Formats: sequence, structure tokens, C-alpha cells
Amino acid sequence: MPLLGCIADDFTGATDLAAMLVGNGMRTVLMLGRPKAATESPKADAVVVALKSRTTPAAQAVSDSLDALTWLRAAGARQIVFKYCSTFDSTAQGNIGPVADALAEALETDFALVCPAFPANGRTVYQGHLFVGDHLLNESGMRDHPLTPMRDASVVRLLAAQTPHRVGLIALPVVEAGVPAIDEALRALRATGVRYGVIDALTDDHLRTIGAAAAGHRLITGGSGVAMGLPENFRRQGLLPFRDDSASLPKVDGGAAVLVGSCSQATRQQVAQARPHLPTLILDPLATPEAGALMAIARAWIDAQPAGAPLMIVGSAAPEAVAALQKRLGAGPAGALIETVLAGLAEDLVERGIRSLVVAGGETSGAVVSRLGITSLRVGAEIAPGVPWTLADHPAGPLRLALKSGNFGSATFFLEALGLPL
Ligand SMILES: Nc1ncnc2c1ncn2[C@@H]1O[C@H](COP(=O)(O)OP(=O)(O)O)[C@@H](O)[C@H]1O
Ligand SMILES: O=C(O)[C@@H](O)C(=O)COP(=O)(O)O
Repeated sequence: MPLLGCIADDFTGATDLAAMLVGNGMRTVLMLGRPKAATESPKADAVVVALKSRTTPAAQAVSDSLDALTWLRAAGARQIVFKYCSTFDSTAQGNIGPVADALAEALETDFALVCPAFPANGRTVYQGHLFVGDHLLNESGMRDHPLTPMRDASVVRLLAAQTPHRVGLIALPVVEAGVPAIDEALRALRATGVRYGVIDALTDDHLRTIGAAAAGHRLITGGSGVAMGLPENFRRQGLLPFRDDSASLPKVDGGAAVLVGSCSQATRQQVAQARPHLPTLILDPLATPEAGALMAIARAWIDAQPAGAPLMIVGSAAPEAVAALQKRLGAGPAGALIETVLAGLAEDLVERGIRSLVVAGGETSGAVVSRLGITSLRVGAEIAPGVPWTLADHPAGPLRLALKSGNFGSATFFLEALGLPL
């Protein structure tokens, strides 16, 4: 019976969180999409349900999240984590606020922490402001995200625009003063009717303290960083044994491919580094803005590549090219076009014997995994912080998948993932 139940708003975010839990000694199963009511509870210490609810209409995101919550509670989860992006990816309407509101109400709690910090990947929160490396969120590449452009760095303000409830701040000195000081600050916030406490965190030590302070919380919201300290709470209660076997996965034979849908600066750098080492197709959706025709071009290219050699297919582009396609098709349809094409190509590649797929982009990963009909993943060791290899059952045989958040990984990530010389 799982101790911890998690609801992630996209698929890469779910693998990130699962990697964090595995790395901290919890056996973790990842369920892709809303589990059917009759789905048996997996034998795991933690279950992460991966939704594609970050950019769906808010009502859909709420209903999917509530369904996941119902299933997780029936499975026995004692505490719930709502995982969103460490860059707080959302729009002015949601979906973080509406989903958090609905989960809090269903769990009958009047308070939840809001902790997007993930220092291992450069996300820190100070005075409630989110930094990506040494830039404020709104001055980072997230400013130009195709679906969720982030134009403010104040997490308090961003969340306040998405919920009718009050949002407060637990500032760094309180976190540094330790668990009793955090408890005291939370009591004070609750007493004034604050529903959400954005909490500062700059280091893993801060996250572990925050995790300890959240031991009794029914609902915790944040990036994967906030989960770092949670396994220890269960260990302290004698509910979780020490485990050191959580990350090993069996070997998988077959070819490898990289599919890129993320337009983030980090991913575009990774493409630039990998391109000289990998046969690469850069899709041109502006020239061919139709899924069937774009796929036909890509299929012909795939068929012309040497059998067994790893390859890379790139749908993403620089901000000007993204803006041009969005102007022509609309932002939603432009994103859907690239997602549809990459997901269709993933299916083709698996048919052609590819067994390891590296997919860059959260929405893109969701589209690929859904198209492949995969419903659960075993989570293995990390290639880079927040990006583990995972193993999936597929009718063609076991598949290795690395679902990479657009922003994660060093410039050589694709080469590292494929085991190519750097
Ligand atoms: N050339 C392009 N023009 C417009 N949208 C694109 C282009 N390439 C990719 N996209 C879309 O951008 C979105 C990127 O989001 P996502 O896959 O979640 O990446 P990230 O992890 O960086 O957020 C996807 O919907 C993808 O289809
Ligand atoms: O928290 C994070 O940064 C990631 O886990 C995440 O959610 C990734 O989202 P994408 O950047 O859309 O892949």
C-alpha cells in the first residue's frame, strides 16, 4: 500500500518526482494518465500519477486531478503531493491554483505549502521570487515558453491570480530557523486565513527542513524538490524500511532515437551539441504545416538512415520561428501539430526496432507516451538531476524511455543518454 500519493501535471514532471523519491529510498511506480477505478494498487512506497493537465482547460485539469486523488486515496495513500513545474508553468487562469483549490477542498485541509524550488537544477525561491539559475523567472528562457510564457517571478502574485484564496510567504530566515519556526509561521498564516504558503528555499538542506515540517500535512504542492525530505518522515514513523535497491532496471537491446519537442534554451543547446554526432532531421513545420505531410517527409528520412544507428528528430525551433508558426496556426494548434508528428514518429520508430527513446519536452513526452499506449513506468537511475531512465512494457517488447523536461540536463545530455562519446 503506497504511503505517498502524487499527482503530477505533466509526464516529465512525474518522472522527475519519481526519480527524487527513488533516489531517497522509496520504491515508486509511475502511472501514466488517470488510473481506472478498478486498477489495483501497485506494490510501492509511493505512486505518482502523471496527468497531462498543465495546459488543458482548468475544469478538465481539476476533474482529472480529483479522479487521480480518489484513486490514490482508495489505494491507501496517507499524504498527497501535487507536483507542478519548478518554473511554476501556468497561465493567469491556472492550472495550479484551480487544481490546488480542488485538492485542498477534497482533502478537507485549509492549508498547503507552495514550494517550486529545485536547487539541483538551479531553481531557487527567495522572498517568494523564483529564480532560474541567476535570472528571475520572467527574465529566463521561460519568458518565451510556447504554451506557458512566464512574465512574472513572484510566486505569491502568480498563484494569487489563480485562486480566490489568500497566499502568504514563509521567508528564508524562518526556514533557516528550522521546523519549530516553520510550524509557528504556518500557524500564524492560517490564523489570518491564508490558504497557501509560498516558502523560500535555496538549498537541499532547506528542502529537507521543509519536508520535515510538512510531515503532518495532508497536501503538499511544489516541484520535485519538496519531496526530498518526505521519505524520511515515513522512516521516522517506522513505516518505510531503508532501501538501496530502488533504481536498477534490466538491460534493453535495440536502437535508440531522440525526439525533441521542447523549445527551451537548454534543449536547443543540447540539440546543437548532439547534431554533429547524430544523424539529425530538423522538421520544417512552417514549410509543411500539416501533420500527415510532415510525417511523410520524416518517414522518408528515417528510411534513408543507416539501420541501427541512433538518430535525432527535432520539431522545436527558436522563438521567432515558434512565433511565426503560432501566428499562422494559433498557439494551441501549432503545439499540437508538433506533438502529433513526434508521437506518430515514435510509433514508427518502435515498429522499426527502436527500443530506447529520449523525448525532450513535457507536453511532447505526454503525447509520445500516450500514443505508444504505455500506462505505467518503472523508474530507474538518473541520467541527470530530474531525468531518470524508465522502463515500459510495450507489445513490441520492453522500451527504455527518458522523458526529459525541456529545461533539464547539461548541454551534452543527449550524448550522455545515448552513451555516445562527449
Ligand atoms: N516549431 C514549433 N512551433 C510551435 N510550437 C512548437 C514547435 N516545436 C515544438 N512546439 C511545441 O512547444 C511545446 C513545448 O512544450 P513541452 O513539450 O512541454 O516542452 P518543455 O518541456 O520545454 O515545456 C509543445 O507543445 C510542442 O509541440
Ligand atoms: O519541475 C520541473 O521543472 C520538471 O519536473 C517539469 O515539470 C518539467 O516540465 P517541462 O519543462 O514542461 O518538461
